[in-house]
Amino acid sequence: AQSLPSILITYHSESGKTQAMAEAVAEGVSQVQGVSYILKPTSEVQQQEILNTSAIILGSPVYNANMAPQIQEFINSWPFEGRPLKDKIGAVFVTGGGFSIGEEAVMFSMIRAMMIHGMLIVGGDKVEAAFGASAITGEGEFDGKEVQEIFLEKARGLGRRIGEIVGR
Ligand SMILES: Cc1cc2nc3c(=O)[nH]c(=O)nc-3n(C[C@H](O)[C@H](O)[C@H](O)COP(=O)(O)O)c2cc1C
Repeated sequence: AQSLPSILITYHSESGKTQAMAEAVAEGVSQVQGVSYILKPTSEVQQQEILNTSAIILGSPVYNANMAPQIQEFINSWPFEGRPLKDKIGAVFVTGGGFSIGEEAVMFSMIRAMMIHGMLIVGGDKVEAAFGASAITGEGEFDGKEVQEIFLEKARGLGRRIGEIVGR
């Protein structure tokens, strides 16, 4: 419904891993009563959706220890004049191929950019998702598989927490 506070869950994904995390974030939000969400890739987001939302939960794959260029471009497109995003909630999720080869760096680069816009940053519900939700998708036992439940649960927890905060 239009009148409910809304959360924008948006992401870039080439091979579906970051999208799977985004869907789990949405599942978490949907566990909370009285909030709505929009789930879509950054390429489909309208400026009005950015202005109307109470929170942005932004997801990127790790590319050479940086966010995907599509995510950087998306952030660069946010309205800045008058700082209309100030005091909106910001949260992040990432997927990376391997352990400790860029995930946290990418989380913090997205968080830094959100802070330029004056957003209030919120992490996940467990210490294992302190900076947001992340998934390893290409190393060791995680290689060649769907995004594993341990990571999807971090994403659900992030969505649930943002939902609860926005609902207050
Ligand atoms: C060009 C490129 C660079 C990448 N660089 C890294 C990297 O530096 N560190 C890392 O952990 N994973 C890296 N990866 C792996 C992706 O982050 C990983 O496969 C991710 O889950 C893909 O997400 P997607 O399925 O949503 O596209 C890279 C992948 C590509 C295509």
